[in-house]
Amino acid sequence: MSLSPPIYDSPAERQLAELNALSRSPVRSGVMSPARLKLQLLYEQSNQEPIKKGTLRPADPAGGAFEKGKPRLLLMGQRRSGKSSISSVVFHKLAPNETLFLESTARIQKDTMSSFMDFQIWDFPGQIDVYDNPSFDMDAIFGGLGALIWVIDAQDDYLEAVARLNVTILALQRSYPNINIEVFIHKVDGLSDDYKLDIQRDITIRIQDELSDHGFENAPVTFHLTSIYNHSIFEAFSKVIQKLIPRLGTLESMLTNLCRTCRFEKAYLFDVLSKIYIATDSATADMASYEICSDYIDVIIDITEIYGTWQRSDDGRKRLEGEPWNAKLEDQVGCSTAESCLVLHDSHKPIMLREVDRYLALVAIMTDDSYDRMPLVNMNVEAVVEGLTEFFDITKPKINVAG
Ligand SMILES: Nc1nc2c(ncn2[C@@H]2O[C@H](COP(=O)(O)OP(=O)(O)OP(=O)(O)O)[C@@H](O)[C@H]2O)c(=O)[nH]1
Repeated sequence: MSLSPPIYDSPAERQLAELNALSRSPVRSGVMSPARLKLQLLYEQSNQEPIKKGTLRPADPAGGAFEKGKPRLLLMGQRRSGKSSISSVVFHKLAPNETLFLESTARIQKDTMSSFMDFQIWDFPGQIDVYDNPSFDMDAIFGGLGALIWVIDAQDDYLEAVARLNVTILALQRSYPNINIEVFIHKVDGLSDDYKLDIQRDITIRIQDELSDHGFENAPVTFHLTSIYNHSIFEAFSKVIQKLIPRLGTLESMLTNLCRTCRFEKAYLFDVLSKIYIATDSATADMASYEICSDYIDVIIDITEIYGTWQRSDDGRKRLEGEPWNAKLEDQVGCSTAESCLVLHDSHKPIMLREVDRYLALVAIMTDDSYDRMPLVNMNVEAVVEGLTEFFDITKPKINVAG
């Protein structure tokens, strides 16, 4: 009897099937599954394409962010616009109101973040204008840059900030056209929704008009409304970081597939330390679901800090492994490092958290009948976690090669 090849209705379905194969097939010494091999080959190809000076690889969604090792993010903008506050709140867990006491940055601050991917954040003092100062080595600053984050204080007069940003964007378009420019219209807390949108519209028009006057259409400029006093800054950073992840579509397909099979409402893959989500499923993301999942991570971290080192007594372990379960404890829990489930009583939506590795956690909002299908849910989550682990096994060494 001969086996006919599987027929897929669409390329997306084929990709999902390959992903499932990727997450199911264990890698034996030197033997790779076809899906894993394909992912590996895609990487080899995109890493071998010749790179012209000043241009970035088109096939790489992160541009040339990985050429020199750790992807780099640059924070620029006027003085007191909030750059150091953003980096302290997102990456150093500083309480937002403590940023009131931050001193003005005098020199370029370089921070390295070790996480699911190692990246650097450079905080530029507001008074430095790189295009005013010929002594700056532009290639050292912008060559291989992941993203330029330009912070504009929405509570201040922003015309000068926009003028400086325009000069920078035009210069970058000429020399480094693929650098993502992320404009954070910042400090929008306390502004009415209408006013926020008015400001965003005004700034967008001013920048786009300037760009089209100089013949640049479709420049990679994105706008975000942010504040350190709510989740918007994490949401914006999530979007920035996602653009740096090679093959993000693969991660999104895995999560979309998981949501479909387990009937989850939403699934996020979080970087636990920063609470940035690095991928989510294809359903529309809303701030409320992100907030609740991100707060849940805080709860788990706090509980782990209190009870994390707790060891079970031999007696307790025997009781849990005996009747009626008759199985070793390790086989009963989905993950030896962390697993948890919380039910929100008002909306009857359980939230599930599953650690992927020491940096990443999968957090999903389930539906209220999910408890009836927990074994199936656990099995699917396990398969996706294996797939994610393999994904990062392949991509991480490529990202950090030159470190
Ligand atoms: N209301 C509000 N204030 C903010 C926000 N982010 C930062 N700030 C305040 O803005 C002030 C300046 O913040 P910094 O982070 O020092 O600004 P900076 O851009 O690093 O300034 P330089 O180092 O001089 O370039 C501080 O008092 C912060 O508390 C925000 O989202 N909302």
